[in-house]
Amino acid sequence: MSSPASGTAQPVLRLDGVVKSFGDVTAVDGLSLSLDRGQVLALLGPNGAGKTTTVEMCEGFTAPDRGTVRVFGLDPVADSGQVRARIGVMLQGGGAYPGSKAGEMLRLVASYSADPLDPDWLLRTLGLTDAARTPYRRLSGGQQQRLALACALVSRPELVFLDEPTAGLDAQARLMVWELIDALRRDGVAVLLTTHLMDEAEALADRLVIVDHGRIVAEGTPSELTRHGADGHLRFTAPERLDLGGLHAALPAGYTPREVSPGSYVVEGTIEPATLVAVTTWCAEMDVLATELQVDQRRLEDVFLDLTGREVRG
Ligand SMILES: Nc1ncnc2c1ncn2[C@@H]1O[C@H](COP(=O)(O)OP(=O)(O)OP(=O)(O)O)[C@@H](O)[C@H]1O
Repeated sequence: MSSPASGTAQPVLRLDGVVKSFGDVTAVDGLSLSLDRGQVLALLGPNGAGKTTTVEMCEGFTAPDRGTVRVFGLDPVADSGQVRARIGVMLQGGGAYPGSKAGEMLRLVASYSADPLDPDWLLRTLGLTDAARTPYRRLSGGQQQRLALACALVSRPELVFLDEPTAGLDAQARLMVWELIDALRRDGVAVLLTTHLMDEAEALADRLVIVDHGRIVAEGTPSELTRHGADGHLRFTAPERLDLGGLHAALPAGYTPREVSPGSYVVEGTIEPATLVAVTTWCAEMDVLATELQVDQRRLEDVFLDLTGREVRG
């Protein structure tokens, strides 16, 4: 794939104070974000958080009530023709003629583009070569999903919207899609990804935006989000009833070592390499062999659930 040139340093996508309501429901409530070339941004949020509404405004399917949406500096509703020629949209099962064959469908979509990718290459890359002659309705769910991705990418878009791109895929197909998204990033394509899979967001995204009730509740790189304000745990096993006073003194302020059950110790706080050194140095000084030393890091899933609650949404 060749690098599409945006020609300017302006963000590929920019939302400023965007509000969208449906009757009494405020689906998007003052959302601002931007996305640059070669960046993958994951939009995360519980059901009903406003992700789809946000993406639909970016794609120009619906206009915001307030605020602005700009794609390549253009209004995606007023300038929809120009915007749509440069974006790729992955539709969930939509837009397909059930009787047409996978390869034909992809070639048809490619024919709308002045400089499409080679459809056969794309079918091969997504493991669909054997399915090229299969009618759409006979494709498996995972094959339909990969074909939707191929259709979104065949016109060499500069900005791609991927809605749960690996939902329902097996492990091999998922990896294939992840590799393709990584290749898009390297080619300078901007990707807005919505997903409910935290490991996918962590693996693929340069930046994460967590939305809830139409508002951003957290944003940053995966490591910023999992580190920020996160209390980690360093656990180890050692002889019972050690006097922890010396360890407490050796650790920076704010770290409290505790014996949580006989012989089972935990140090709470942000666990850094220096924390490990302090613990193992103290153990050496005490002539104590710490075993089963383990650092628990906060996972993105924990951060997400802490921010958006654990109750199931309608
Ligand atoms: N066309 C519509 N008419 C009425 N209400 C709508 C419409 N579209 C969305 N909503 C409401 O707006 C809110 C946000 O919905 P949206 O589909 O954007 O959430 P989401 O984060 O994409 O959810 P999910 O993860 O379930 O796809 C929800 O309360 C939803 O019911």
